[in-house]
Amino acid sequence: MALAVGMRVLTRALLRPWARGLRAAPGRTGPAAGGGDGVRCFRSPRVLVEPDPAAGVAVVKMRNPPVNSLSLEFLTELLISLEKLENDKTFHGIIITSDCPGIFSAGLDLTEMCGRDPEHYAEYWKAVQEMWLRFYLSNLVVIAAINGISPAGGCLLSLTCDYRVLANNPKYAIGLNETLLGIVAPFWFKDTLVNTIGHRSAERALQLGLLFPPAEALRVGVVDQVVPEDQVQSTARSVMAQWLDIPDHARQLTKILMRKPTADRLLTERDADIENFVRFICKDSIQKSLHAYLEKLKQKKG
Ligand SMILES: CCCCCC/C=C/CC(=O)SCCNC(=O)CCNC(=O)[C@H](O)C(C)(C)COP(=O)(O)OP(=O)(O)OC[C@H]1O[C@@H](n2cnc3c(N)ncnc32)[C@H](O)[C@@H]1OP(=O)(O)O
Repeated sequence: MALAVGMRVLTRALLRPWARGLRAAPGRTGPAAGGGDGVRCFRSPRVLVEPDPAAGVAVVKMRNPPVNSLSLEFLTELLISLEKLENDKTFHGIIITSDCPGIFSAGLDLTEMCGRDPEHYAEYWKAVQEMWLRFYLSNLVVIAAINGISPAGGCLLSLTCDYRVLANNPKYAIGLNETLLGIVAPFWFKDTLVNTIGHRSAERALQLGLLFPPAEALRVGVVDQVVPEDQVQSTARSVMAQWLDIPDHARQLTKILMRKPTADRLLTERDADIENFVRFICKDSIQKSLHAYLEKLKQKKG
């Protein structure tokens, strides 16, 4: 009993600075919308939350058609949903998945990084940082049920989770493929991948912009499990049950111990990282190649 109380005090003491750090951070998505019953059933235009209070789990479905690109509005809605669930004691875990057939997420929204002004780029990048920080450090168990292709920022979102289940479909692939677009994954993208698959595999994957099909993704460790498409959600559920069997305080503290050094680096270099992004994205050459890439995506149809 005394040990359990002691652990709770220690957990709170260790977790609080994190909460403070993030809450004080610029670009936060607004106040928590209260806890309790009111929060159990909610949706926003682009995020559908299906709560299972009895299991302590909520399924968060991304619904930003056609490709779940991570626009500023979509990121904001995702963050608000996460925060509501974190603030409701009913929930201990979330499963993040897609409501767009065949696509988990196409990654960062290219239209947010193309043809806008520097203030917009700074605001957008702050939201991307915030997404990474909040998901990477969430006190909830976060499992990705990856039911579609997941390049670049889509892969990053998956990598912030505690466990990844990928559908075994030859059309799907996952990876940080930024170099193929002529852009460079920032250090915190890189660190997240290194923490997941190790330095050598990450170096190769990042330099070559590799998008791994399911079997390869499993072999290299980008995902933890590959299962038939119709078993992705049920597998995520049963993995969640195993994770929720672990005492919450011990699991949360361990997560922070593992992830704190990586998150710390961005927290201390956040403004410089934004400046760096804005400088990079404003370059004529980068704008031209992003524009050309977007055009190519559009022409693919015609
Ligand atoms: C220090 C500087 C650091 C800079 C770091 C910047 C980091 C960036 C990370 C990123 O995430 S960049 C984005 C990377 N994403 C991609 O390369 C994916 C691009 N999309 C695709 O490959 C395909 O769309 C798809 C996901 C495989 C789906 O193919 P599908 O055939 O089903 O759909 P499309 O016809 O291609 O697309 C439909 C529609 O959606 C638009 N679109 C697709 N992806 C994006 C995107 N990431 N952002 C914005 N819009 C996107 C596409 O243009 C089509 O639009 P339309 O108007 O309907 O023609």
